[in-house]
Amino acid sequence: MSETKQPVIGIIGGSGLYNIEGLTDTRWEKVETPWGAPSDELLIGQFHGTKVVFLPRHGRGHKLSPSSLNYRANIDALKRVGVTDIISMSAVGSLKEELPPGHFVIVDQFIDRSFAREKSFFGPGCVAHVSMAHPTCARIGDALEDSMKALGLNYTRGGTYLVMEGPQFSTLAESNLYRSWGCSVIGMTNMPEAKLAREAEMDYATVAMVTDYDCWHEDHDAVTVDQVVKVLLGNADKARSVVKEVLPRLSAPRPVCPHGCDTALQYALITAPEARDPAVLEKLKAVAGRVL
Ligand SMILES: CSC[C@H]1O[C@H](OP(=O)(O)O)[C@H](O)[C@@H]1O
Ligand SMILES: Nc1ncnc2[nH]cnc12
Repeated sequence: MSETKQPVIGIIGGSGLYNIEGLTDTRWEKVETPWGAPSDELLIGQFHGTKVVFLPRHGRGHKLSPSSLNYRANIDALKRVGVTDIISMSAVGSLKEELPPGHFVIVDQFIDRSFAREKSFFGPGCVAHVSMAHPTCARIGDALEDSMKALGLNYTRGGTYLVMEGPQFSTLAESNLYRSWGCSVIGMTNMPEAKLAREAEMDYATVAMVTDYDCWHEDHDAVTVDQVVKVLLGNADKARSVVKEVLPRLSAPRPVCPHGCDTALQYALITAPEARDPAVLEKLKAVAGRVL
């Protein structure tokens, strides 16, 4: 019989989503990591017998900017409390006419243009290279798609999320460049989050919630926070509905990911065992303990 895994679902809430509803036995728990402090305490609860963990990406009250997030601490903390599957909920700008504000995109690819962030758990003392060819999990994507269909939401399955450093929004030339690359949406946070989730052998999927047309659309003003927040309020309600719909669809024991999300480190470590730095290995225990 093939091996199965009891999922623990992690939800990373982006701008406008600082809490979720519908969980029982909830508590906010402070989790310490060797990488520093995560964005906030984790909200840990149950959904009909399945453990669910919520982390507000920017902290409650939105205190942290995309460049000052401790992405490694966030992913390590989720792994530490047992999370196997991550749903990232993110506000984004649209780079395509057919993706208007209010539309949801189940992202399947990323282009990472961020540059001022720690992007790996590995480095001097223990080097690893994981595959990022397929950065998102199709199984979670299927569950998200079924949920959005059931709710009658306007959504698109598949699309490329361009990750910019920010915190300023794009120039018109940048926005047009990303459009010429065929990107669907733009945001500031999903990298290195998705890379780190892969290194920590967690399945990752993104719901990108469109709030604006960035600055390229001739019939729309260039994006402002004010405008983003207005659309966000409606998106956040829909996001909570998606969460309620998707949890039962992801709760049953599931097979180990056939595409390798759960085993990304199997052949990724290149530093010879005798050359690995014990202090580095100690830090890697939670995220990479399976292969160390
Ligand atoms: C408030 S607009 C810009 C902000 O919103 C997005 O964050 P998140 O992905 O956490 O929803 C975007 O990436 C920026 O960080
Ligand atoms: N236009 C935009 N650019 C970057 N991040 C965003 N988040 C929401 N809208 C955005």
